[in-house]
Amino acid sequence: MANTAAQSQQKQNRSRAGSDNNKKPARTSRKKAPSSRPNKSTLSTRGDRLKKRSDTKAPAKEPEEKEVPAKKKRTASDPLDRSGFVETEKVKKLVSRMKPYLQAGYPLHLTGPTGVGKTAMALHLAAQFDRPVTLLHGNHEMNNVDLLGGISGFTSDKLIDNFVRQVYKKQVEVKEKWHPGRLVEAVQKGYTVIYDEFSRSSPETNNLFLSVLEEGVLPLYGTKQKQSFMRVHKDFRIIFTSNPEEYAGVFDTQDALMDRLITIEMDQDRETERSILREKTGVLAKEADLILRNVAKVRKACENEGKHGPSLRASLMIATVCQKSDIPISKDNEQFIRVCMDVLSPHVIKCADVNSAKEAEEWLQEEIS
Ligand SMILES: Nc1ncnc2c1ncn2[C@@H]1O[C@H](COP(=O)(O)OP(=O)(O)OP(=O)(O)O)[C@@H](O)[C@H]1O
Repeated sequence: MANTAAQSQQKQNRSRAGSDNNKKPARTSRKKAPSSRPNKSTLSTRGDRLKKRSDTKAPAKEPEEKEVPAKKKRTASDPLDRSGFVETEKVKKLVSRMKPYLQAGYPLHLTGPTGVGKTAMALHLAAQFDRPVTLLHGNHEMNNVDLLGGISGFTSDKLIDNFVRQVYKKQVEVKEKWHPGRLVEAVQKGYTVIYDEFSRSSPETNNLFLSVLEEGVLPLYGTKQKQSFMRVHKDFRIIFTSNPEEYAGVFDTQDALMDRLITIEMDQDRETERSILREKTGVLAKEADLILRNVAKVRKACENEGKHGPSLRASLMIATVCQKSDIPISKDNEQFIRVCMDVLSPHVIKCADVNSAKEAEEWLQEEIS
C-alpha cells in the first residue's frame, strides 16, 4: 500500500513537471529531441543550404531497379559478346546499310544459305542498340504458348475463420497463374528480338507477328488476361533470319509476313571468309588459303549438283582443330588431310558421285592433295 502511495506521488510530480515544460521547454528536452531543421549557423550560403538539404535527405524509397544495358552484362562466353565479330570493309558496309532500317523501327530479315553469317550479323546488329536481346529459335513445335506464355499453375488464398470454437469457416480462392512468354516480355520492355530460322515455325504461330509489326500491338490470344492485347514498346526491334533452301519441305513463309519485312540477302566472299578464318583461329594467310581452297573444291562439286556445299563453318572447324592440336596445316601432312576428310566427307557424299564414306575419302584424297 505504502508503495502505491509513493508511486501516486511520483506520478503527480511528473505531471506537474510536464505542464511546466509545456509553458517553457527545458533545455534538456530540446537535446533529447533534436529538430529536423538544420542549424542556421552552418548554412551561411545558399550553396551550403542546398548541400545540407541534399545531405539530410533520407533515402526516401528503394532505388529503382534500372535495366543494365545489354553491353555491360556481357562476358566472353556470352553469345552477345561481339568482340569476336570480324568487321571487314564489306561487313561494315552491310552493317551501315541495315542499321537505319532497325533504327527507323522496321523489322529486318536476313536470308541466305547456311553458315553465311546471318545469326552472327543479327547478334552484331542487335548489340548496336544496347537493349537486352531475346533469342527465339523457329521450330515446327513452337506455338502461341511459347511466345505469349500460359497458365503455369494456381495461386490460392485461404481464409480460415475459427474464432468461435464451434464455428469453422474455410474460404479458398483459387486463381490461375499466368506465366508471360518471352515475346510478351520483349514487347512490353522494348527488347531486341532475334527470331532465328523463323520459317521453321508454322504460319499460324508466326501470324502473331503481323499485328506486332503492322499495328504495334501484341494480341494476347488464349492467355485469359483481362486485356486482349499489349502495346508494343517504342524500343522494340526485331531481326528475322531464314534459309531459303529450307523453305521447301518446311512451311511456306506467309506472304503477309514477308510483305512487312525488309529482306536483305547475305552471301560471303572469299576475302571475308579469309579474314574471319584468320582472326578467329589465328592461322597464317597461306594456311587459311589452303583450307579455303580445299573447302572450295567440295563446294564446287555441290554447286554443280545445284546443292549448297560446306560453309565457312567447315573451314573454321578444320582451322580450330589443327590450331588446338598443333597439327601443321600443310598439304603434305597426313593428320591435316585426315581432319579435312573427316570434316568434308559428308558433303562429298551429298554432292559427288560416290556411294560410301570410303569412296568420298578417295575422292577427297585426289582433289585436295
Ligand atoms: N563477321 C563474322 N565475324 C566472326 N565470325 C563470323 C562472322 N560471320 C560468320 N561468322 C562465323 O561463321 C559461322 C557461321 O555463321 P552463322 O552461324 O551466323 O551463319 P548462319 O547463316 O546463321 O547459319 P545457319 O543458317 O546455319 O544458322 C559461325 O561460327 C559464326 O561465328
